[in-house]
Amino acid sequence: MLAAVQKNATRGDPRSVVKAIDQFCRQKEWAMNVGDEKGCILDSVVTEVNPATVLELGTYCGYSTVRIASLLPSNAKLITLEFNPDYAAIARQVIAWAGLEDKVQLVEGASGDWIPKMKEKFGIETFDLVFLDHWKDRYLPDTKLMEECGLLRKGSILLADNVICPGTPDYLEYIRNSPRYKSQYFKSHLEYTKVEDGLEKSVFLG
Ligand SMILES: Cc1ncnc2c1ncn2[C@@H]1O[C@H](/C=C/CNC(=O)c2cc(-c3ccc(F)cc3)cc(O)c2O)[C@@H](O)[C@H]1O
Ligand SMILES: [Mg+2]
Repeated sequence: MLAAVQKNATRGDPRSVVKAIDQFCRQKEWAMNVGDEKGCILDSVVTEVNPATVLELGTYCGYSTVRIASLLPSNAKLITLEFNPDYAAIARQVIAWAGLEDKVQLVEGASGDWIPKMKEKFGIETFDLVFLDHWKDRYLPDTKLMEECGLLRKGSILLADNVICPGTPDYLEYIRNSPRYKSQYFKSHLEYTKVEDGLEKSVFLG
C-alpha cells in the first residue's frame, strides 16, 4: 500500500494519497481503511464540525488520518493513537507523503493508556471530534473513559466506523439509549464491498 502511495500519489497532495490507497485496495488487496464511500460521510462530518481538536482511535495505515487532516483549519490538531508499531511506521510515511505532519500527532500506544494523559501530555482540554475505528470491543470502554476524563464537552461529536460490520453492539446499545447522547446512523457499505455497514454520529449533550 505504501509503495502504491509513493508510486501513484503526488507528494503534498492528500487527495492523491487517498485516491492511490482506494485504487490499491479495489484493484490489488482489500484493507480495512474506512474507504471512499464511508470516507465521503467522514469528510462531510469533519467539514460540518470544523474541529480545532480531533482524536482518532486506531490509525492503522493513516488513510482516515489523511482524509481528516486534509480538511482541518490551519491551527487545528489531530491526535491519532496506534499501538502496533508496524502500522504506526507505515502511517507516519503515508501522513508525511501527504504533507500533513504539522497537523497530525501520531502517538504509539494503547488508547486506554493515553486517553487519561491527553490533558497533561498534549494540553488538550476537550475534543471537538473523535473518530473511533480501532478494535470494536474498545469503542464502549474508551467512550466511557473519555467521559470520565472530561475530554468531551457539550457538542463534542463521536463518529464510529463499522457499527454494522464487523459491528459494535455494546457501543451502539449504550450510545443510542444514553440520555447524554443524540445519535444518527449513516447507512453505507463496508469499504470496497457491497456489504452493509455504516457510521454512527453521536453528539455529547453534556
Ligand atoms: C486499544 C487500541 N489502542 C490503539 N490502537 C489500537 C487499539 N486497538 C486497535 N488498535 C489499532 O487500530 C487498528 C484496528 C482496527 C480494527 N478494525 C477492524 O477490525 C475493522 C475490520 C473490518 C472488517 C470487516 C469485515 C471483514 F470481513 C473483515 C474486517 C473493517 C473495518 O473498517 C475495521 O475497522 C489497528 O491498526 C490496531 O493496531
Ligand atoms: Mg473501520
